Amino acid sequence: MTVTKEEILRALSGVGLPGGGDLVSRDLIRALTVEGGVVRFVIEAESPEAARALGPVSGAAEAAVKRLAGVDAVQVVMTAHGPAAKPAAPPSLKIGQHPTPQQGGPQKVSGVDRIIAVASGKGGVGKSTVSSNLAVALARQGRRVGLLDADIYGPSQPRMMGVSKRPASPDGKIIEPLQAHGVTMMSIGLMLKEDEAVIWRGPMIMGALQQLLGQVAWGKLDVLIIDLPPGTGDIQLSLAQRTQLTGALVVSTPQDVALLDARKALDMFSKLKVPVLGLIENMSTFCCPNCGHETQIFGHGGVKAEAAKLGLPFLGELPLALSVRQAGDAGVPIAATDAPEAEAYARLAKGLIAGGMA
Ligand SMILES: Nc1ncnc2c1ncn2[C@@H]1O[C@H](COP(=O)(O)OP(=O)(O)OP(=O)(O)O)[C@@H](O)[C@H]1O
Repeated sequence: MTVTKEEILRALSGVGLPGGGDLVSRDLIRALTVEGGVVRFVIEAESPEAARALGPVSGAAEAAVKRLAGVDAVQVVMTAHGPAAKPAAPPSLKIGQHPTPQQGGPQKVSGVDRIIAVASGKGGVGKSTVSSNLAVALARQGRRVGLLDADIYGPSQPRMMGVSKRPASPDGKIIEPLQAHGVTMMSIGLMLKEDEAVIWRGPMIMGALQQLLGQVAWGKLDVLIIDLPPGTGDIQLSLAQRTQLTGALVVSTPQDVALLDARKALDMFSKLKVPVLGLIENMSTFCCPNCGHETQIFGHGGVKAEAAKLGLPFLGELPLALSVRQAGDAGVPIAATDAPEAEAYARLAKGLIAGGMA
């Protein structure tokens, strides 16, 4: 049996790095070759100092690959200078086109068992933070997870998941997704020049979404999480009409104004006949990193009460924590770490798996 490059990369993505991330999510593997049972690759550090700091990682990488069936020998070279990163072939595929007509009602995405849309009535309530952390938490619990950043006007998943590489499309038809923290991911932000989408009109946006669902090689997934733009616009409408969704998660802060907006999102899903899997309260309680004192900055419990009123499941409270914001900005979602704040996301993931939703 010959080992595949995908199996090797999967094993290498389990090798953590000092400072967070892993060999694959931080894009350090170069020149990976397999000849019979012999695997060779280069770990390319950013500088000679970084290469020294990665010394123990080289041994761990070798051991991780050696454990794979079909591997007889592993040769790892650590370099700080090269070979230079081969830029991914720029996709000749043009993203953003008029959607093609579709026969019948909402359709499945090939190979994907469930699709969960993460929505919010207004911006800034933490929808992207919840999407990335939930995706990583589900992957840590053994699910095959995809994350599609469909927030066309403010794609934040590349930053939150720590990826910046432009995905390749060698044949101009299929887009190869990226891997980060055990999650297969794709963001509209990785395919566009800055500000390109801002001028798009409805049909272009719908075409782009259709391409991201249908032309990305998602592979076999237990669940695909879609990070939607805030509000109730073209993307939400197009997604619900064209794609079979398992359901939507609606994120809100406990504040009245956010809840009012959340109600608009809930109304929209009800009209579109998309089941709402539940409501999530983000920025629920602030825990001071210095003294541990808990403060309810935006109030507390409002989303749970609203869910009860509407007869919808309440899926949990996520704390407002400096570490959550810092982790998101650093490209290593808090759910990928062993910090106490990861717990709430692990619980959310566990609940969705137990309910057959992920
Ligand atoms: N629980 C939290 N604790 C601390 N900071 C948070 C939390 N949730 C979100 N944030 C921070 O708040 C900001 C907005 O979050 P995020 O981008 O996830 O919101 P959004 O609803 O997706 O916004 P957008 O309208 O841009 O789509 C980010 O800087 C994020 O790091």
